[in-house]
This record gives sequence, C-alpha cells and structure tokens, in this order.
Amino acid sequence: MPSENHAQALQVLSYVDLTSLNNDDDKATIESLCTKVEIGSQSVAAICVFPEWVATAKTYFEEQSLNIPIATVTNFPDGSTNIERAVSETERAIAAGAREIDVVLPYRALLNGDESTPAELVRECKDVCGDEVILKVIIESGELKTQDAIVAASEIAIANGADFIKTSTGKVDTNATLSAAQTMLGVIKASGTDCGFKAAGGIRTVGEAMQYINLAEEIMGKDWVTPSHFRIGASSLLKDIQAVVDNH
Ligand SMILES: O=C[C@H](O)COP(=O)(O)O
Repeated sequence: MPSENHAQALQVLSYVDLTSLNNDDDKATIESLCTKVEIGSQSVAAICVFPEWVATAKTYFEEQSLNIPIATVTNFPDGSTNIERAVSETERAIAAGAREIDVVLPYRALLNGDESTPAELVRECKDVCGDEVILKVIIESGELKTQDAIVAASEIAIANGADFIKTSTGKVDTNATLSAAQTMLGVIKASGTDCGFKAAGGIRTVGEAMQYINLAEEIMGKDWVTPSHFRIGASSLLKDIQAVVDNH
C-alpha cells in the first residue's frame, strides 16, 4: 500500500495541471481527459492541452457546468526566437478560451548569450495576456543544465512579467528535478515578486509530487503553497493519486 495518505493525494490533485500534449491527441482523448478533473469534491488546478483542443475542452466544461481553467502551450516545445509567432499563438489561444498560457522561453538563444530576445518574447506575451490570463514561462531547466543558466532564465522571465516559472516541457531528456526546483524557488524568493512555480515533466507519483511540495514549503513557507503560486504539470500522475485515494 502506498505510504502517502488520502489527504496528501487530494492536496497534490489540487495543484495538478492535468496535461495531455501528445501529437495524436484527438477530440476523444481530450474529452476523456476532461472527465478526469475531479476526484470526489476535489478538482485539479487546470487542464493543459495543445491550442487546437482548447475550444473542445471549453465546450465540454461549459456543457458540464465545470469551472476548470484551461491552459495551453505556445512556442512549444522548441522555444524558438520567433516572437511574432509566439505572440500570435498566444493571442489565438486566448481567443479560443485559454485562461493560462505556458510559453517556452527561447532557452537556446539564452545559452548563446542572447538575453534580449527571451526578455522581449516574455514581455510581449504578457502584454497579450494582460491581468486576466496567467503566463507561465517554461525555462527548460534540463537543457539549461547549469545553475547559472537556470538563475538567468528565471530572472529574465520574472523581470518581464511571468506569473509562474515552469521547469520543463516534458519533451526533453531531463525534465523536472528537485535541484532545478530549488534554484528556481530561490530566484522567486529573492525577487520579492508574487511569481509562482510549476514543476513539470516526469512526475508520476504522489510521493514524487510531495517532494516538490515540501521543498516549496521549506523555501517559500507553507502559506505560499497554494494553486495560485504552485502547480505540478503532469500527464501520468492521476493514476497514482487515484490509487492512493482508493487505498484509504
Ligand atoms: O507541462 C507538462 C508536461 O508536459 C508534462 O510532462 P509529463 O508528460 O512527463 O507528465
């Protein structure tokens, strides 16, 4: 029997951006994802789907009278330097009903010494989001590799309007790690801003999720760790959450 308890599993669920970002997603897989947003009276923080499926999710939630925020990804997963493309993808996603945008920072440009393109891309995407739409900036920490690069990317994202900084796309070899999370949370704390943190990629068990929650509580304090500051992006965590809930 899993050592994590029922309350922990439901706490984890409240932070989850329930994700499906597969190239073979279709109407049926997205509607199926939408049926899984609640366990008892606890719902996920948001669902996260490709832009072309935002309208499908919106229609489903409206029909079911469910108020679940819809997140989507832009400039994904490559983190290109094409600011115009990132901005227009973001505009279209918002028009389709997305309330949260997870945009990939041009992390390769940053590694090549270009700080201005990543800064401008984040700034312009946040301008499009305004105050109503949450902007999460994916820094792709596993590709940045060094702590200095993770700090630089986090600082640029925060200084240019990110509402959250997010570790990973889930599409590269190294995704969320506790070490990257510690560095990013440290930058958030030092910034003195209200920026949140999202761990994403490869988190599959309640036990793993609890490690990120405990780390965030240690660095930022227990009261900070709420869905308005803390998320876990995951496509394969729900099964373990359900198993822990069922076992208690
Ligand atoms: O943003 C969320 C990630 O793409 C999810 O990654 P995962 O499929 O490894 O859970």
